[in-house]
Order: sequence, then C-alpha cells, then structure tokens
Amino acid sequence: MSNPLQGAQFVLAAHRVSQLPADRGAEVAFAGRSNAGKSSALNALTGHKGLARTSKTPGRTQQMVSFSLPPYKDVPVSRAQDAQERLPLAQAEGEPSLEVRLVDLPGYGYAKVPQELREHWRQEIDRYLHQRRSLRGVVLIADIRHPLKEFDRMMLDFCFATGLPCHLLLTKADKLSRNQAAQALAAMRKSFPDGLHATAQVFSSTAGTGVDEARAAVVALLRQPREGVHQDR
Ligand SMILES: Nc1nc2c(ncn2[C@@H]2O[C@H](COP(=O)(O)OP(=O)(O)OP(=O)(O)O)[C@@H](O)[C@H]2O)c(=O)[nH]1
Repeated sequence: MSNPLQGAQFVLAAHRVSQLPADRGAEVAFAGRSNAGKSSALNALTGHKGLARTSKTPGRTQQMVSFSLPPYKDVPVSRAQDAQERLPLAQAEGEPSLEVRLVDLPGYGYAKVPQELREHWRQEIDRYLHQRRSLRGVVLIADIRHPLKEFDRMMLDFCFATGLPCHLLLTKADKLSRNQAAQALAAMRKSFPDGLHATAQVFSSTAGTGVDEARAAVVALLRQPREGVHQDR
C-alpha cells in the first residue's frame, strides 16, 4: 500500500501558537505524554526515520513542531483536483491552497521539565486546541501497557466537549502478546463515553504494527470537513 503521508518535511518549531504557520488548510495534531512514543509514531507514519527526533530521554519534544506534506503545500486551487485524487480533502470555499500539516505537540507530564515551562505548555496547548481553525483532529498516543493518564483524559474530554475527532494509538504493543493487546484495546474502547468522536487501534512503531491503519486514520482526520468540528472551539 502506498503511503499517503510520505514526503513530510519539517517546517518550523514553535514556542508559541502565534509562531505556527498560517492557520489555513488542514492539520492533524499529535499529542501524548512525554515518552509515550509520539516521535517514533510520526517517523513510522511518514516513513521518514529522522523526521521527528526520537529519544530515550523523555521530555525532548519541548516545542510545537510543524511538518508539511509537500505535494499539497501551495497547490493552487486550479490544481486542486490533482491533489484531491491523492488525498481528498474537504476544502472550505475560498480556501487559497491545499496546505496539509502534521503538528507534533510537546510531550506532556515529564517531571523534570520546570514547572514554569509545564505551565507555559499547558496554556499553549489549550490555546492551540481552542483557536486553531485548521485543526481537524488529534492523534493521541498512549502506551498500551498503562491506563490513560490525566493528560490523556483531558485531551479526550476536550474532544468530547468540542466534537473534535480523535484517534487513539495504543503504542508499544510489541511489549504485549497479541491477546493482551487486543484485550487492552477492547477495554479502552469500552471506556469511551457515548458521543465521543474517537477511534482507537493497537500500534507499534518498533514492530510496524497498525501503521497502515493509522495512516488511513490520519487521512480520515485530514478529510474531516471543518463544519464537522465544533465551531465554539
Ligand atoms: N518497544 C517499543 N518502544 C518504543 C515504541 N515507540 C517508541 N518507543 C521507545 O520509547 C521511547 C520514547 O519514544 P519517543 O518516540 O522519543 O517518545 P516521545 O513521546 O516523542 O517522547 P518525548 O520526546 O518525551 O515527547 C524511546 O526509547 C523509543 O525507542 C514502540 O512502538 N515499541
């Protein structure tokens, strides 16, 4: 299967939402606690090993990092058809281009990050989720071996409250047997409240488990019409 997320390129790393690329087109944010495996997942999904830095030291991702999918960047509307054949997007009327981005949000919850910086990111992530009009959905990455933590719950609560779609990657599945992983997934799905616009899957960057499914989920999020997302975000 060809990779619809191939060719992702680093655009910029931002310390504030205001420093991110212009808020147009469509983007999907990758969120998760520090060390959950977010950078590894981004690398696996884009098929680009060195795209997001991976680290054995938790807390490395302390910036919002924006990646573009080049074929759709600055595609004039006259060529929209071409681009849509490759990654059909719900294009808002008057949209100047088909910019598509993935955004790596800072890993949350690493104890060694100074309190001041943690508070900064709590505020910026909140601002990002509430204000970013091009945001079509969130990929939440969590370690399949552990129950969801406060940050993960907050993210799901936010999605529930605003109607923002979420796809949960239960990663590091290679650390469990297939049966254990399936049970963890079933339990997770069961815990979703009715009305939460969320999907979940088993994933492993190391073993390549669930990569095609996750790519399809990201494309599905990018294709969400803007109206599908609650207007009061
Ligand atoms: N076994 C296993 N290890 C993984 C997997 N994904 C990531 N890891 C390991 O988990 C650690 C953290 O991975 P990262 O991808 O850097 O995690 P992150 O969430 O980006 O971390 P922060 O930079 O703290 O935000 C590294 O040692 C990875 O090698 C996986 O699917 N299986």
